Amino acid sequence: MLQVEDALAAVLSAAAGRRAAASASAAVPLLDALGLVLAEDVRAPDPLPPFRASVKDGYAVVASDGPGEYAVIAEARAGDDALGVVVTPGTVAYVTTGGPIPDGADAVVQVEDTEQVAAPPDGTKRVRISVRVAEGHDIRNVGCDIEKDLVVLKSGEHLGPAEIGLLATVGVTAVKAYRRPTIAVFSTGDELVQPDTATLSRGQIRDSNRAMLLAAAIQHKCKVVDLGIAKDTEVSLKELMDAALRSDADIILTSGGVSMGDRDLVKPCLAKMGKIYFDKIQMKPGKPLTFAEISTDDTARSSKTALAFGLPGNPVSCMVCFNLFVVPAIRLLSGWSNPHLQRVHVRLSHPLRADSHRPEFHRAVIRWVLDDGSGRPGYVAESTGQQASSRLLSMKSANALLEVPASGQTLAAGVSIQAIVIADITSPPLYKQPAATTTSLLPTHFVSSAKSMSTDVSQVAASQNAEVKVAILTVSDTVSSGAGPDRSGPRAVSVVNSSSEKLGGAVVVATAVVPDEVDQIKDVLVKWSDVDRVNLILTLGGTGFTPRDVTPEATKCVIEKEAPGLAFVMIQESLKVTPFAMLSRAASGIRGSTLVQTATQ
Ligand SMILES: Nc1nc2c(c(=O)[nH]1)N[C@H]1C(S)=C(S)[C@@H](COP(=O)(O)OP(=O)(O)OC[C@H]3O[C@@H](n4cnc5c(N)ncnc54)[C@H](O)[C@@H]3O)O[C@H]1N2
Ligand code: MOO
Repeated sequence: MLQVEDALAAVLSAAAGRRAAASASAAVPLLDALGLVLAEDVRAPDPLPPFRASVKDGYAVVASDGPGEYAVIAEARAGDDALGVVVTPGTVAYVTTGGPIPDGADAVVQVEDTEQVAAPPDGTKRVRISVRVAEGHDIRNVGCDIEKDLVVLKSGEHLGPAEIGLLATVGVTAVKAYRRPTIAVFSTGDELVQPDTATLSRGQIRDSNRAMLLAAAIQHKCKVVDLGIAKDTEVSLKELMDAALRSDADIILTSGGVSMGDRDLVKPCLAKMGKIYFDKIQMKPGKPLTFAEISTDDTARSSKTALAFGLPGNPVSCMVCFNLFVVPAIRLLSGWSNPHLQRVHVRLSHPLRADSHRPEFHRAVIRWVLDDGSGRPGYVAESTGQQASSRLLSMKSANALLEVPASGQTLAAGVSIQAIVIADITSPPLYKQPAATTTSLLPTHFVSSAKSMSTDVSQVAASQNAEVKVAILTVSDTVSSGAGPDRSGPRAVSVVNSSSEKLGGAVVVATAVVPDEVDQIKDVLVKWSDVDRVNLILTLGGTGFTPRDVTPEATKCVIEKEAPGLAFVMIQESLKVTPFAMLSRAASGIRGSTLVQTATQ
């Protein structure tokens, strides 16, 4: 009997041979390309920005002029080319964010650093510039975001929303992309009746596999063709196989009729129509999976071939085989360079008995926890219960197949094994709500002076059950000296609170304020990480470019040397960057590996 890896290799090699046929010759309209894989390189025909553009709303100046009062000679707004305007020493031009910098100007001073001057009787506008800026300040030079002729997307890249945005940026409204395969599905079996059959006669069961396989194919964004139910006769099977080939399907899925019964006629049918690569695999469930490549014998039609999977009739075996063999084939035909399913290490939350003969793909729900039993964060797996291959309930909610080698032994709880991911594990169904409500934590946590800089460990302890422990550090000389209020910290807390559920039950367990000093920042970060076992720290402030902006240096040092398991996100003081997006990314980083995120405005 074939091993699973060898069977998968045979499927992938047959699929690779048919891949060229799946790459589209016609270009796909921009939005239809979402989720597809690009089949060509895409270059930028022009630079971005195409002109020198302002980073801020402010005044285009001659940097060497410095502070003083100046005549405003023009207004260059985004979308306005400011053609013909020349800023000479002693004059300035009003500019808006993204607007073109007039000739002659070599820097921008933001409006916050200026003051309107009362208009003189002649009606000319004047402004007082209060700071000196360096040449090039707040100007995006031509091509600084995208150089002309840069390959912005390579053939083989997956097209998500950002990639679609890039295509639009470079003026591409139709792209060559791999098309998704078409999948024809039919069930086989004299015992099968339509799902809408209200009363079952003796020996009848409702056809579940066809609806399940069609749904699975649709979930993988394939076009589907529903061919109904074939009787257990050679004629009926051949008729539907032909119909599948006529439908131009790339993949044909049948279920049932591949085992040892005298009416199991799918294999002989496939053998007559093409080449069978394998018809038995050393695995549980799914042993009788049959895989072939078949062609039409209709001489009136140009030769049409398809990959054919004779999936086992038992619903669980059918679905497990779909995941393990059909999904990688779909991916390969869709242009993916790595079609394999993702694997993660999980710890068993209870003992599990391994089969003596066949490696088993045990259905389970896996979820990320802060302590997987080893004292460290990781995935834990919980079986979906009785694993009979007829019991579709064992597939319900399963997001992973545990790879249990054949040993006949019982694996103890806590043992680490591999799990194949078959559904979304970023928001698994077993997430608990945070144990403590964060609002009650806030007043005692907020401190506004360096002297009282502290974290409230008792509150941390009270929140031990929270899924994601968040701590928020405001880095600011002003706030820590008491010279100004902390506006960012409370905002960050409310963002975490309001997004808690989406962030997997995030709870703010500590806050602190420190001055812009490397050692003080490090001390808090190390304590939060090592003593309080916080998962995510948001640092607010100190990420600019002055010598006092030391937050990146301090956090980098801590992550690399002192708390390598910690996930960080740094957000600038005003929190203007979309804080929720940043938090979600950080939170997903917690569930995977260390994540270092910095954000600039
Ligand atoms: N003598 C042997 N018998 C069996 C062997 C074997 O090695 N020797 N293998 C067993 C294994 S393992 C499996 S898996 C099944 C697979 O059998 P088939 O693929 O031939 O499927 P059927 O016999 O047609 O049906 C099996 C089971 O599943 C039900 N079924 C079938 N189609 C559907 C459908 N569309 N919706 C819902 N349920 C369906 C069917 O009624 C049967 O109960 O063979 C073992 N036997
Ligand atoms: O291999 Mo079967 O698929 O045990 O049910």
